[in-house]
Amino acid sequence: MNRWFYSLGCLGIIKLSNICWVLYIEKGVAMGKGSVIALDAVTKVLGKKARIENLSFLCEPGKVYGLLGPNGAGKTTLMNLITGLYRPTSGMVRVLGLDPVRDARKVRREIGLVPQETSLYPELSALENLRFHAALYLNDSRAAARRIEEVLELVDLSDRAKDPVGAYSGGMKRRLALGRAMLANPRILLLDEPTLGVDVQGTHRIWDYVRRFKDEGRTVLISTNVMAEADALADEILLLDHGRKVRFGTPKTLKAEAGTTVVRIFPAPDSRFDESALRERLGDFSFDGEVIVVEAPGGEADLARILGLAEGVVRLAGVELRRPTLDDAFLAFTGRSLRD
Ligand SMILES: Nc1ncnc2c1ncn2[C@@H]1O[C@H](COP(=O)(O)OP(=O)(O)OP(=O)(O)O)[C@@H](O)[C@H]1O
Repeated sequence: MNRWFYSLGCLGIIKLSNICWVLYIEKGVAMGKGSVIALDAVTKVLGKKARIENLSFLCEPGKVYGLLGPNGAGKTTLMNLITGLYRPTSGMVRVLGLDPVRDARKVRREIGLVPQETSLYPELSALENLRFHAALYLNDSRAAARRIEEVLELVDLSDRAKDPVGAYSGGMKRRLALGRAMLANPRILLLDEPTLGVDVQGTHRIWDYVRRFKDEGRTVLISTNVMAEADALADEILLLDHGRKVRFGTPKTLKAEAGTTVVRIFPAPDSRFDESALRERLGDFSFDGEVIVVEAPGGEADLARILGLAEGVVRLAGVELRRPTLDDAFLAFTGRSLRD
């Protein structure tokens, strides 16, 4: 009798573990479905600390995602989880429905990575750098030669292709690294601070490429601590701080959540004005002795009305329409500035 109960118990445990396994696999498949990158409750511990903590988010095709956070927020760690360089301590990562650690080869073929350190060979030319890289990834040498030409054109380096990379500017090196990432025509691009140390002109050039890649239906993840970059490029922004998701949303929503647009009125320095008369006209405003701040949710549309009402009561020295920025959003959500 005892044996009979024992067998039944074992069968029960086997059955239960099968059900759990099926559920686990189904969850994995469901997570990957329709999304290019999927993270579910991912934690990564490095040096005894969670550098990414309980992070979930999805990336769709044809969109740019900004990973925005201060130094040490966990942006590079997150990229390493996506490329399969790191195995999550817990949780699940899927790239095109695949596990980037188990299916590393397949996943890496679909990812073009531009790391913070461009790791180009300075004594080799752009052409040689690309040939070296192509030899590792592209089997057909004729197709590789054609692709190298296309890529050099894509990043506007055809005319400097034979110059040693050591003589390139920072912007040119970044463009070459971007071209190298594009060699295998990947569906996903991971750019780790792609404009760090690049001048304004070079930065705008790189932004143009990113927009083009997105229009081609690729998914682009850009890590940055430059809010203007995230604002200019990202469809969705993941605000990260201490490895945790602070917010995930469009730049517009994040800014709207952070506060409203205001008109800042600067009274002439030697002038005085009647605050209660102004309050009667404008309604609520704040004044710190230097600047009058009035909410203007309508933006420009409110500006003329507010100025019209203030005139006659205040002698104006200047006026400014100020919209909330991503920096304001970060400050509002974390209590500190991105630049701290
Ligand atoms: N291998 C490691 N062992 C221990 N700690 C690590 C390791 N790699 C990174 N860290 C720590 O994890 C945190 C997140 O680092 P990560 O490089 O992901 O940040 P980041 O947002 O990319 O910052 P940055 O912009 O400076 O590159 C940092 O505090 C870093 O010191």
